[in-house]
Amino acid sequence: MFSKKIGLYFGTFNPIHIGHLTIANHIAEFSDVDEVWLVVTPLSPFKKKSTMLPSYDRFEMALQATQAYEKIKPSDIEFNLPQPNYTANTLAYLEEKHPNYSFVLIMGEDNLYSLPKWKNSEVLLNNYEILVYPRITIHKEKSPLAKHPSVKFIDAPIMEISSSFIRKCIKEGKNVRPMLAPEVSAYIEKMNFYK
Ligand SMILES: Nc1ncnc2c1ncn2[C@@H]1O[C@H](COP(=O)(O)OP(=O)(O)OP(=O)(O)O)[C@@H](O)[C@H]1O
Ligand SMILES: O=C(O)c1ccc[n+]([C@@H]2O[C@H](COP(=O)([O-])O)[C@@H](O)[C@H]2O)c1
Repeated sequence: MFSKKIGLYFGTFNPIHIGHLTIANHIAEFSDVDEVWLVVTPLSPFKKKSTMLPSYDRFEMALQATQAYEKIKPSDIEFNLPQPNYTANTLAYLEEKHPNYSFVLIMGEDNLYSLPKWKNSEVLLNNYEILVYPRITIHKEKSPLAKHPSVKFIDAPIMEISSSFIRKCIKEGKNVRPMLAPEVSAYIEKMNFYK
């Protein structure tokens, strides 16, 4: 019997924004998970390193953004694992470290299309519940994985903002405060990030 059910929300969070927070909070409040862990990925297999802030700066922003959210916890579990960070490896590590917890994956509908290209995607699909929230995608058809027994759609709000858009705006000197938690916005200004 597991003592807690943890929803794992993986991302680079460069920086964490209100789209991420809205999803994490929605799942923490409306699904059967006890906690949502925001797993800050040092290096995602499909992402470029060039515009990436150091992992600990991204983690610090995630910590500040979630201070007032009891059920949402940033995790630095991937910091000492080999890069790029494959989710299957991290899950194996987490299960060993927390044998009393059960883990489910949280991902946007966009990621469901790319999931077959992830490392050991069959293992992920066969062993973990996958909570999928809606996103606007370029695809006309539903993902073939939408009907997979491990996939469960969650009816969460759609907020189409991205960290890359926020970084671009900051570089151009635009006001990005409405898209960020106030603590994150203040921290980015103080640290002069993304200029
Ligand atoms: N506005 C959003 N609403 C819901 N989910 C989002 C949103 N933006 C990103 N995500 C999802 O959150 C997870 C973490 O995202 P990530 O940190 O890579 O953010 P991003 O905003 O997409 O970043 P970037 O623009 O740098 O690629 C990913 O699964 C991504 O699909
Ligand atoms: O394990 C994989 O092969 C794999 C491939 C692509 C992405 N991921 C995970 O999914 C997270 C979100 O991916 P992305 O590309 O939408 O930022 C990323 O931070 C990784 O933890 C994992």
